[in-house]
Amino acid sequence: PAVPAPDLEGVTAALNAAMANGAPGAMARFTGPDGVRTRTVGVRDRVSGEAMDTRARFRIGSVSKTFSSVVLLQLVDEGRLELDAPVNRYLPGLLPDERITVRHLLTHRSGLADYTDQMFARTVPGFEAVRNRVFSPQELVGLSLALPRTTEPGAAYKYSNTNFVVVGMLIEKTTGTSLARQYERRVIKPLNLRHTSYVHPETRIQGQHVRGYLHPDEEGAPLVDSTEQTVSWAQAAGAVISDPADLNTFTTALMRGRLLSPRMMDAMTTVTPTDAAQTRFYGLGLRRYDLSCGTQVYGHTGTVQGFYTYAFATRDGRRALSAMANTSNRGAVNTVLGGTLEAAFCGKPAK
Ligand SMILES: C[C@@H](NC(=O)[C@@H](C)NC(=O)CCCC[C@H](NC(=O)C[NH3+])C(=O)[O-])C(=O)O
Repeated sequence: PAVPAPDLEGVTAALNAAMANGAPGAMARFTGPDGVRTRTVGVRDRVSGEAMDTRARFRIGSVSKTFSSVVLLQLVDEGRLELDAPVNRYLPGLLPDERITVRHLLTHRSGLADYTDQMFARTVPGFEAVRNRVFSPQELVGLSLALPRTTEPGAAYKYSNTNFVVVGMLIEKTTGTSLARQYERRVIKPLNLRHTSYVHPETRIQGQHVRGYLHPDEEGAPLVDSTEQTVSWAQAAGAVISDPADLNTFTTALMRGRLLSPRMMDAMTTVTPTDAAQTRFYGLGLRRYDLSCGTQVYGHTGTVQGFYTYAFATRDGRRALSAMANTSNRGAVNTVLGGTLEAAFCGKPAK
């Protein structure tokens, strides 16, 4: 069936709105039946003035969660661990509640508190305190377990980075190798994602990249260049680096069934609502957005100091959009950047 052409003026308007709300720059890449369309606004580097460039890499934040979920679900497909088994069967003694299962982690229904709420309660001091730190995943889980659980296991959706730190531990324990190696072997190499990497705890972004700028909490305070950091506070929950082309390759390949069995794709895309309006949903390490034109898109959003990211595709994998603005701690920027989804997937609003 014919699909609406992307509204590229609408995409550009959303990117300009991101700048108007405080992003030094923004960009989007749409892949569809009529080929690739890219749009860029502003700068990727405020000092050099170099223009935003869709060939530049950046930190994708929680879009990493979908990479981690794919790796874990491949291990489930291979029978090496079970979705409804207790996490403690594979990581004995890690969690204080045997009822928390692998599936609870992937659906944010474990009840494990998110340590980043406290870690980044004060945005810049919190960031400066950890930007060069290297944490073990056990340390991060320890930070979470020092806080009260947020729900009984399975009872409710409550987003928490802790869940995917544990997913990373499950991947390393089950395979006996590093997370980086598993991303490489199971996703990056097979899809030839040449600008995607997991280099934790290296702080630099290799190759041509976007510099990210963090808004302090104090109105009017100067932006903080947050480009170099270990992202050790996030690891499997947020430390992957990629670029717009690789993200579209990843989401379309995922939706076309190139990474997981049909059975596992069904499990991954079985969602529950996360908002009252019931337009936002979460499956297994995967978000679903139901757009105004009825199109449902699957993928993930990302927020890491200096970078907001959206990476989504249609269920048939025929259309994909990735968008990024190089700032953070500015909710309005994140919201308007999300406007690229409606423009790209729903096209020009009917006259
Ligand atoms: C929400 C998003 N989650 C992620 O991408 C994960 C990796 N990021 C976070 O949990 C945000 C950490 C604080 C960011 C900081 N905020 C503060 O410091 C607030 N005081 C910032 O905005 O840079 C997602 O799933 O879409």
